[in-house]
Amino acid sequence: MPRSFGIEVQDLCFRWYKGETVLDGCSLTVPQGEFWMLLGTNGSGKSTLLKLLANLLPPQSGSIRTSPHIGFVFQNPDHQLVMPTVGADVAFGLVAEKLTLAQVHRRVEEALDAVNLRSLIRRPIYALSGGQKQRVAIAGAIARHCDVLLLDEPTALLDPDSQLDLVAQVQQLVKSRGLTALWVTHRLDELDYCDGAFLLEKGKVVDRGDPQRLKQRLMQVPL
Ligand SMILES: Nc1ncnc2c1ncn2[C@@H]1O[C@H](COP(=O)(O)OP(=O)(O)OP(=O)(O)O)[C@@H](O)[C@H]1O
Repeated sequence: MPRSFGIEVQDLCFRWYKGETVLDGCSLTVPQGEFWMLLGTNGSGKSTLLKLLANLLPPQSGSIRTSPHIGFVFQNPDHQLVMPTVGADVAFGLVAEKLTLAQVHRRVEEALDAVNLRSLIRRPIYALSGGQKQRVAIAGAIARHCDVLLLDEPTALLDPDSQLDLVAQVQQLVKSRGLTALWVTHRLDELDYCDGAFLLEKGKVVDRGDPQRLKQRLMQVPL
């Protein structure tokens, strides 16, 4: 399957109906096959930008060029896992594709292999850890053959060990499967795993590039 999409955003503007301007000429590019992070103060527009990228909100102006096959991972996995077991949840995302049962099984097993959860295929969702739930959400996107992953503070509810396991796993998936990923975070140690980072302030990208340089900048002047 061709994987030719990164993320290109040009001069994006968005404001809530009768509300404040959230994105104000926001531009950024995530090259195809790379893992970038998005940082910024509370309310700077990070989640809103992800929702625009996922086509969940329409911009007032500006342009977005990315894959139509986007996987979205929320901060709280309990807001997106809807079926009783791991396998059923990953399969649920394939309903619209009208696949045969055998094709669904293959896709689910392959996606769970990718996140090292195949052995838990029959496990009830309630019996998973927070990090395992996030990996089920990512497996859902892999099963649907998404080529772009948007992750909105996916480690916010995880303990430090699971946090670093998850970010390392996404880094490995991006590289091994040629995915493109944009990950929102407030945690500077996660910057060790990405190819590049953006800093958003008042709806504009005010810095971008080398994650270690941004890490140093933000250690001196925390968000
Ligand atoms: N549904 C909504 N209706 C109106 N305003 C909203 C809505 N959702 C968010 N906002 C406002 O849009 C602005 C940007 O919010 P957004 O959630 O994108 O920020 P953020 O950078 O992701 O913040 P955080 O780091 O706290 O998650 C905030 O002022 C917020 O109050």
